[in-house]
Amino acid sequence: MVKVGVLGARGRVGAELCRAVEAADDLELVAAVDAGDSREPIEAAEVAIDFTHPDAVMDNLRWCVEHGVHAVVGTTGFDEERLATVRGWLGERPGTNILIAPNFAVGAVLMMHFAQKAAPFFESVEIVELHHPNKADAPSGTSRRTAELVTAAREKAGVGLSPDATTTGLEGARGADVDGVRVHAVRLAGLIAHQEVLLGGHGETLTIRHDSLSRESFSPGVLLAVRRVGELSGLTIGIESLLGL
Ligand SMILES: NC(=O)C1=CN([C@@H]2O[C@H](COP(=O)(O)OP(=O)(O)OC[C@H]3O[C@@H](n4cnc5c(N)ncnc54)[C@H](OP(=O)(O)O)[C@@H]3O)[C@@H](O)[C@H]2O)C=CC1
Ligand SMILES: O=C(O)C1=N[C@H](C(=O)O)C[C@H](O)C1
Repeated sequence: MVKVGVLGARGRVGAELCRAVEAADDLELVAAVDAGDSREPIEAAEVAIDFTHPDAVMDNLRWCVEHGVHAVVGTTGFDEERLATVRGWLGERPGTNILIAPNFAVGAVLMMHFAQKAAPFFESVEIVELHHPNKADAPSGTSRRTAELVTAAREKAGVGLSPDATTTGLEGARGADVDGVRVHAVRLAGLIAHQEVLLGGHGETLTIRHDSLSRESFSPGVLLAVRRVGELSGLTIGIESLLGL
């Protein structure tokens, strides 16, 4: 049995993950902690899951590393500077591992993978991400990661930026520039988490779309990471390697 603690346990995703851990035969939920609670119960865990808030996650991770607890992290808000800080902490504590993934839904991971593969074959690429209106960050972590992957694949293949003749327009009309890719964020009641990668070429378009229709979609990827994080080394980004991608 792997002993698991959840940080953000009363949140939308955290509550779902507590149910998933409790339902798994090989996992034991030993701590369920939310804002304002002591982190002490997490000391009993081998692996902590963090689905909290971009403002809270770094403090939680430093605490996990100090206490030798592996962490599986879905919380967004990681840039290169934050990742370097986490690597630094882990370097001082060999044997403790952290896996951070912008999206744990298997379909979303495949969407990013397919977008990366397709991106060099098309002149234009833009991303539309659509989420519930209670989301704190925009654009989403998934869209930022997708833009990074798409740009890296296009640069490697020698493909330039998407054409765009816009010279006048309202601020925001063309979305955010993430690594040279335009990302448009929709916030709409009724939605959960959705993304379209739009690719355009000569007389054709390709749309790669993923929909999380329920927060259950994140559980299999998170549980896979919980089971495997102990055998990884230091910081791992994404679950692609665990899925054999
Ligand atoms: N990687 C992935 O696959 C996914 C990532 N996410 C990301 O996960 C994060 C959480 O999403 P979601 O569940 O919708 O958000 P919620 O706001 O519903 O849940 C977050 C919970 O964490 C609590 N919290 C805040 N600070 C702390 C802290 N220091 N310690 C413990 N708990 C704390 C919040 O309490 P309070 O409300 O009182 O502040 C809240 O209950 C977001 O960054 C989101 O983008 C979401 C879905 C999938
Ligand atoms: O806040 C959410 O809900 C989600 N956050 C992650 C992100 O920002 O990409 C993952 C998923 O899109 C759901």
